[in-house]
This record gives sequence, C-alpha cells and structure tokens, in this order.
Amino acid sequence: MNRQELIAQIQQKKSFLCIGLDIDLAKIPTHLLAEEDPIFEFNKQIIDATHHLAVSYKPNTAFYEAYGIKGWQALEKTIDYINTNYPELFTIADAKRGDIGNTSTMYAKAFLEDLNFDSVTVAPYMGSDSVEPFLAFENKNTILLALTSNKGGVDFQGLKTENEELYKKVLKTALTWKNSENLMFVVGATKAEYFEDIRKIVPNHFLLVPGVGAQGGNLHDVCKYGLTKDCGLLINSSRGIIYAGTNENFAQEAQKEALKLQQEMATILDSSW
Ligand SMILES: O=C(O)c1cc(=O)[nH]c(=O)n1[C@@H]1O[C@H](COP(=O)(O)O)[C@@H](O)[C@H]1O
Repeated sequence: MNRQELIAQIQQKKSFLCIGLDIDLAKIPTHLLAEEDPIFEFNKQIIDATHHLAVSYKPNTAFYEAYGIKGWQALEKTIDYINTNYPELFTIADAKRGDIGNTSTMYAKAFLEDLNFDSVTVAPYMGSDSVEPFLAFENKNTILLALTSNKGGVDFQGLKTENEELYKKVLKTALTWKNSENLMFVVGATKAEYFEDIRKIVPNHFLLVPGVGAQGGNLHDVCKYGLTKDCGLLINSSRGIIYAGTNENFAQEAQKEALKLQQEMATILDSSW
C-alpha cells in the first residue's frame, strides 16, 4: 500500500487508529481455547468487529514467536486474513529487527515479502547498512524506533552526543539514507512533550505512536504537535482494546473501546482539517 492510500483511508474513516494484536493465551476468553487455532480465532473476531474503526493492525511478533510453530502459523493466517478480506488496512509487523546487511535483507524478505506486511519495525542501533535493506523494498515502509514509550527509552535515546539527544541524531541521520521516503518513525505517546521538537526534524513523516491506553499516553497531547496536514500519525493501542472484554462478548467490547478512540480522532480531524 502506498502513502496516498493510507491517507485516503484515514480521511474516509476519520480514524488514525492502529490496533495492536498482542495475543496472550492467558488473557483471551477461555471458551476460545477449545478452538483449533485460538489465536487466529481471537484475531479474526477482533478484526471483523473493528476494521471499520481502524486503519491499521500491528501484531507484535513476540506474542506469536512465544507459541512456537503454532504461533507463527497463527501470525501467517492473521496477515493473510487481513490482506484477503480487508486489503485497504495498513499492516505492521512489529518485529523490531535490524542486523548486518545480508541478515537484514532476510528479515525484510520474511516480513515484507513472504508474510506480505506493508511495514516492519526496525531498530536503528546498527546504523545505515542495517536499515537500508528494509528501505529497498518498493511500496513498503520501514518504521524506525526513534523515541520509545518505555521508561528506559531515554537511557540511551535521550543521551546527548554533540549537544543533541541521540534520538534526534537518529531522525536526522535516517533522513540521509537511501530510499528514506519509505521511512516512518516510532515515537511513544508517553513522550508527548517531545513531539514539538520531533516535528521540526520530520515535519511530514508518519509517526507510529504506541502507548495510548495501557501505558497511559494521551491522544490529545500527542496530536497537539504530532498532527500534520496529512494526519501523519498512527496511534496504537493493544491491550486497552483487545482485552476490554473477557467473555463471549469480547469482540463487541473491543469494538466499544475502538469506537471511543475513533470518535475522539474524528473530532480532532474535523477541527484541524
Ligand atoms: O514499536 C512499537 O510498536 C512499540 C514501541 C514503543 O516505543 N512502545 C511500545 O509499546 N511499542 C509496542 O506497542 C504495543 C503497545 O501495547 P499496549 O501498551 O498494550 O497498548 C506493544 O506491542 C509494544 O511492543
């Protein structure tokens, strides 16, 4: 999917919601455990109930890898289900990869070609030749960790080098890499006070913003400086939506939480567009 299609979908749905599919078998309704593939069944029902309210889905691969071959198969079935039934949705493999060049190429093939996600999250720590193999994929997006939502995010990302925080250096340097137009950046919702500075460096790039919901980040605080003329934001909530309900009605409960966020987003977009 290209950027214009993502923007068109945001305009049409009045939503920039990304739902995180972080599956924990200890948290899903127990009646699903009798299913042949409880993870896929859970995801399918969540997606069917919320696809009109969200523009993007983000399975974090850790939650699938943890269940071995069955987890990986459920991930594959989930992305195939989205690509077949809701091809307009922007899909993110939250895998946080990055390695020497030929290894990164294999990671990129795994997520962008074999599984056919629209994008993958990548760590910048190993530098240009670890990220450029991802950027080389046409019509795909590389979502680079800039300033993460966790408390320890500033341990290294906030360190000053040459009088500038490392995350700013990451943003500026990444813009010089080949195919940098395929970049998006991760900035945590819990770091809303940093968005003004971040938008000075990347005024137009899309930002994936996790941390709303379970981690306490605030949508309005993020939008104050994060929003661009094309929206420029994908706001992720995982646990806050998918585990809103614990019984047979879990998908409807998830839909209610997604609707609350979508309505807030519609109000924000209406007042800024
Ligand atoms: O790359 C991410 O998606 C990510 C970056 C970050 O800075 N913080 C962060 O929470 N995430 C991911 O976003 C999701 C947040 O989940 P909830 O806290 O349950 O909404 C998890 O899959 C995290 O791994």
